[in-house]
This record gives sequence, structure tokens and C-alpha cells, in this order.
Amino acid sequence: MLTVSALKRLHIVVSFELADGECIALQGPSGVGKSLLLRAIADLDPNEGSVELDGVSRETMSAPVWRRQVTYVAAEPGWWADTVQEHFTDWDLATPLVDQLGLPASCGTWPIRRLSTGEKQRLGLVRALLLHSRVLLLDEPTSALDAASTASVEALVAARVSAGTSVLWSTHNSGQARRVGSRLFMMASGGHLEEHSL
Ligand SMILES: Nc1ncnc2c1ncn2[C@@H]1O[C@H](COP(=O)(O)OP(=O)(O)OP(=O)(O)O)[C@@H](O)[C@H]1O
Repeated sequence: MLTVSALKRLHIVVSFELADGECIALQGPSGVGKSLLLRAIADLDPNEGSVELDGVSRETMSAPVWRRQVTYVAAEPGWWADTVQEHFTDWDLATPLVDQLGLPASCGTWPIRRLSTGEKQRLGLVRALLLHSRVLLLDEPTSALDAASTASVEALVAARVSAGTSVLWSTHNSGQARRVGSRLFMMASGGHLEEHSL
């Protein structure tokens, strides 16, 4: 169980609980603060308030240890080496996921500069999935994808949710919010969350 209590980041103030094996869809107008919220939960930016995993505060552990358990996945993931496979500890572990997301295993040798936006997005998700985090904070993970790739991502994440992973999934697509979420949070302009029925 992820417990977020009075989390404050700029204008945002939120409290909620995310159960094991639950996916909450997060919607709201562009610029309302969805990314700010996801990044604050992962402790990537300065913020106040309490965030606990099974009652254990993130303050009891180092930021890298927290982020391996509560992992933010950016819509535009970052890259620091020349080729795809250099970003993976073990490329062989990545290839089944790469395949499920419609990319060839040979893409490991591809230079990052040749990747399309959607290829980067899928490979960034694979990187995160290999951590087997307890909580995934997905920031518009299919914003650059076609319908088939979007369906692959939704299926892969659904399998993780069934296996107990908790997910907070930001999306502008109401249909996707209904497909992936068992609950729906709308972020209002004041920076608070309202739960809506799906
Ligand atoms: N470091 C910062 N300092 C001040 N304001 C910021 C900072 N980072 C983001 N903002 C502002 O906070 C607001 C919320 O940004 P955020 O990226 O969370 O929106 P969002 O809801 O995810 O939008 P979108 O749906 O377009 O991705 C924006 O107006 C943005 O300019």
C-alpha cells in the first residue's frame, strides 16, 4: 500500500492511498500538475508531506532505493549512452519485453539518435519494468504510440497490476483511463484530487 499524506509541491496538495495490485488513472487539464505530482511521489523534486510504502516512510531510505520501489516513468525518458543496450544491465532480460512491445531484439545495438519518439517511449518503459518496482508512476506512457503499441503497453502493465504492482497512470485519453484504471482521479486547477466514477 502506498500512502500519500498532505503531499505538497508548488500549488499541489494531495492525500490518497494506492493499494497493491491497483491502477488509478490520473487525468486533468494540461499544465494542472499531474507530472509534478508523480515526480513528487518519487521524490525527484523538492516537496513536503509524507509518502509511505507499507507504512515505511521514504525518509528511512536513500532516494535511489526509494525510486527503485516507487518508479517514475517519464513520457520522454532520458538517455546517457550511445546505444540502446548500454542502458540495460542485462539486455537478454529486456528482449522478451522489447518483443512484446513490438520492437526487434536487434534494436539493442541501435544508436539512440536513430530512435523514434515512440521507440524511445517503449524502451523507457522496458527499462522501468525491469526494476520490478512495487509502484509505477506512469506519465502519459503511450502519448507517442499508435493504437497497436498502446494496446501492447496496456496489456503489459495490466499483467503487472494482476501480479500485484500498483500503478498511477497519467493520461489525457479518457478511454484509456477507463480501460486501465479501477479508480479515476481528476486533478483540479487548485492542485487537489477529486475522485470520479469510471
Ligand atoms: N520547477 C518548476 N517551478 C515552477 N513551476 C513549475 C515547475 N515545474 C513545472 N511547473 C509548472 O507547474 C505546472 C504543472 O506542470 P505539469 O508538468 O505537472 O503539468 P501536467 O498536468 O503534467 O501537464 P501536461 O498534461 O501538459 O503534461 C505547469 O504550469 C508548469 O509550468
